[in-house]
Amino acid sequence: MIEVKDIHKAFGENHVLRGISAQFKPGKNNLIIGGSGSGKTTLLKCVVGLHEPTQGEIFYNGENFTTMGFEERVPIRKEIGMLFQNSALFDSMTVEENIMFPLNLFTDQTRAEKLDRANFCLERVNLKGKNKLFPSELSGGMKKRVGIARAISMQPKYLFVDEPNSGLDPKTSILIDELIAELTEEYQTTTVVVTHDMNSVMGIGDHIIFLHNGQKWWEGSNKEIAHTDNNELNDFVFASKFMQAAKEKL
Ligand SMILES: Nc1ncnc2c1ncn2[C@@H]1O[C@H](COP(=O)(O)OP(=O)(O)OP(=O)(O)O)[C@@H](O)[C@H]1O
Repeated sequence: MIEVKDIHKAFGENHVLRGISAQFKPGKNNLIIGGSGSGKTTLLKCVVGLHEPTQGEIFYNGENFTTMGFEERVPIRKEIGMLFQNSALFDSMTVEENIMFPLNLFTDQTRAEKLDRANFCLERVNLKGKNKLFPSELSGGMKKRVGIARAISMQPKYLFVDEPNSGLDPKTSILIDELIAELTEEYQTTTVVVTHDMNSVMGIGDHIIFLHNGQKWWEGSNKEIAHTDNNELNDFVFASKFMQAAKEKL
């Protein structure tokens, strides 16, 4: 489990996060939603250690990540898989080399063992046999799947995903969401997803936190979101006429 306690983050005068506390549990798809600029990515970056919070603490299974030095964090970093917004694949490496990258960095496995693991991960994301392709030869959805294969290569306990649906058509988006949800269930990862996508919210949102003005404005599940009387959340989720009409039928 990950617990964040009273997280603040300021960039100069810009106080982006203003005291956020939340728990992210294993086997759950934990979604962070909110308007543009509400601090979703900043919160995710604080949790994985890419930003240091100005105030507050982050615990991984009860261990205080915030007070750890670089070396102390390494065992936790090894348990983290991350899919970045643009997939962040290395363009000069093949699909297989991209997936083996964390294994090269963090393990002393033989090349054959790493290849075995890369093949397993590729098969898991339905890209069997695509080993030798370069990122430039892949569609956006395939890139995301390679990014997911790389993120799970180290059998992570914690899976962080920033905007998995950006740039994807609705059908591919849903396939990526389903893959994330399946992996979360199968490996009981603590999964944290930053998203704008309402299909994702409704489809896989086991636990959702809604950020507004740098604070946690609402928290609940996809089943509860439809019946919320929180005005800001309602305005955010049911912004379009289509979603308002859908809500009335729920
Ligand atoms: N490295 C940084 N330096 C200075 N300001 C930053 C930095 N990163 C983020 N910010 C500021 O923090 C605020 C929140 O940004 P953040 O990317 O967390 O929002 P978001 O909710 O993820 O937005 P979006 O949905 O548009 O991606 C913005 O005002 C942004 O300018």
